[in-house]
Amino acid sequence: MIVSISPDAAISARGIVKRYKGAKGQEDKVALKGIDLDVPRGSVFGLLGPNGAGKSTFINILAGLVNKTEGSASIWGFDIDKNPRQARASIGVVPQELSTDVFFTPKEALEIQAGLYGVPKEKRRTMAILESLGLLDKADAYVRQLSGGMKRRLLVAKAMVHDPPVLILDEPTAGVDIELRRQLWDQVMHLHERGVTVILTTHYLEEAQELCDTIGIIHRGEVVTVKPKNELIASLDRKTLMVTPEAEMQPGDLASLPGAQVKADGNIYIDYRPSETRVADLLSGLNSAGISVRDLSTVEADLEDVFLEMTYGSDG
Ligand SMILES: Nc1ncnc2c1ncn2[C@@H]1O[C@H](COP(=O)(O)OP(=O)(O)OP(=O)(O)O)[C@@H](O)[C@H]1O
Repeated sequence: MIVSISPDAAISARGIVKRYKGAKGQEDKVALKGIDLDVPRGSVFGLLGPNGAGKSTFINILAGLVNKTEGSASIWGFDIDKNPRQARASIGVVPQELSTDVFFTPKEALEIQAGLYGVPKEKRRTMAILESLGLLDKADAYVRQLSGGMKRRLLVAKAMVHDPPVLILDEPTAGVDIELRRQLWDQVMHLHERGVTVILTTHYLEEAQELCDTIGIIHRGEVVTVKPKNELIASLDRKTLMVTPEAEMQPGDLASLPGAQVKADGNIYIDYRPSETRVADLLSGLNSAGISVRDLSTVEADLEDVFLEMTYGSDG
């Protein structure tokens, strides 16, 4: 275990344990079993894990909404126990649910939020924040008149009023349609370009694949891996060669090629480990089996494969 928190990280956690007290007669629930995690400054970090893995508990501890049982953590170098005010000022959290204040306008909602964070009037950037999230023309509309996507962007705006260097988005695109998802992805990348460290939890692995440069996977209250995304995918050491044969395949054609199979689309699929097998060797195997190749391509493993291997792979 790494012992001390790392002040250079955007978020650094060591040995975080969370034990929820059981209701009468029920056992305690250990939701986090000793989380060690460093989120690099400037990254877009994907925190992935199956339902109940402990993601929300971890985020809520960082946000100061849940008390940890053991361990230490810092946000932008501020220890959450020793410097709770500075730690909290360094983080913005966009919650999962659409709990917006329907009776206010976006402008009012942001002013109220800035007040809660103690941002002095002369330092507030209400209109600039609304503009950066494409909500300027809705500044004085009632929140209840906003579309679902606009409400979500307003939640991001509210999390940004105190200009935190770290922004956490909890399931930012759960239940939104493809177009809105795209819009939110654009907003995330825009924040990233401005230097904000973004941490997002998501169930959509393609979202993490598209947006995140670093991935942490939590499973049953433990961190099972943290790696740059590309390294993580490469570490699976698994690829598939897809070959379109010249002629229709006959039963027995692939007998001499272990791991090769013909799928309903008529193509041949061969799974292989790039560290052990070269594509040239697979092709010469096909050649020896008398199969002429019309076309070929290789398919890399993706985050979904990694996720399944790291989580469900260890069940049972
Ligand atoms: N207030 C609570 N009291 C008791 N147990 C809790 C409480 N909050 C969460 N848990 C339990 O702790 C574990 C982790 O929950 P948590 O919500 O952190 O997971 P998660 O990874 O965020 O899941 P999801 O993706 O479903 O939101 C779960 O088993 C959950 O039932």
